[in-house]
Amino acid sequence: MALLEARGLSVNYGGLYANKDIDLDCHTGKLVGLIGPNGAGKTTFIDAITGFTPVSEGKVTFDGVDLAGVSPDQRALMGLTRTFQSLELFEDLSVRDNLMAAAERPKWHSFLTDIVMPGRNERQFKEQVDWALEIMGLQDRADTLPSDLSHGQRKLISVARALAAKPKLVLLDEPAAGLDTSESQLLGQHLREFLEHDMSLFLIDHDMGLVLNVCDYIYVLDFGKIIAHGTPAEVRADPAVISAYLGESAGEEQAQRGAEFGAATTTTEATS
Ligand SMILES: Nc1ncnc2c1ncn2[C@@H]1O[C@H](COP(=O)(O)OP(=O)(O)OP(=O)(O)O)[C@@H](O)[C@H]1O
Repeated sequence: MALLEARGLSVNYGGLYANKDIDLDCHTGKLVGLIGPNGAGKTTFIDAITGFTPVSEGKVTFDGVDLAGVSPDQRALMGLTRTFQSLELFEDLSVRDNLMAAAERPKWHSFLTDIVMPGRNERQFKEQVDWALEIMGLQDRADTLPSDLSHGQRKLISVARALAAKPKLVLLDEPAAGLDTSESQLLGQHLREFLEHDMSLFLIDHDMGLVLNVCDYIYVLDFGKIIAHGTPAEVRADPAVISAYLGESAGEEQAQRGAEFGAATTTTEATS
């Protein structure tokens, strides 16, 4: 059984199906991508999976649990979290404190451990935060204010903030928006490092060089429906994808960019 399973998932906004009959799996330790043109329904899918918008039809299970009626914060406690397109960093908090705020995952027994082991949580969170910053290569910026960082570094911090709590699955909504090619490549490398720590990632992004090269498995969405899925090589060669999304010339251009991006393609033969 996959960690996340969507079966026949539909989201209807006043008669418009933003998602229609979607079947999608995310397996533990894999990076799964979802691509599609503007308005295809990618963010709606993340909203539906994380409980930010109601599912009209279909079923979603996470770690074997049916998510019907489960609130977004309960899903986060189960280890299912997301990022948002906007950065939403706390500008008056240091980088470390931005991550500390997110790393705190309250548990029912935390009041007990706080009594018998005061400060335990803070130590634990600080370790997690330092771990996430180290993977992102930003440990030397821990005491910096977000306003003193470059746009690329701010994006890395916002992703690190979602990953610091070590959730089981993080859904990333366009983490590479506004990054240049080298920053995007760096982000991709860092994302794959997180997979080595019992985490799973789901990525939507318009940067095809990133998605085609770092994902193990990709789904393609068009007008709310999945029109193709497979390994990056399969998706890149799919005629329906080329005509609906990439376009003949874009396919060649992105494939070229993917080839330049290099080594990560060796990971792409695994299925999701
Ligand atoms: N809350 C909402 N109420 C009504 N319609 C919505 C809502 N959210 C999204 N939509 C519509 O659903 C469709 C899918 O939008 P969505 O934002 O999911 O697409 P997307 O693939 O993420 O687009 P982009 O790549 O531009 O971010 C669009 O037609 C959008 O206008």
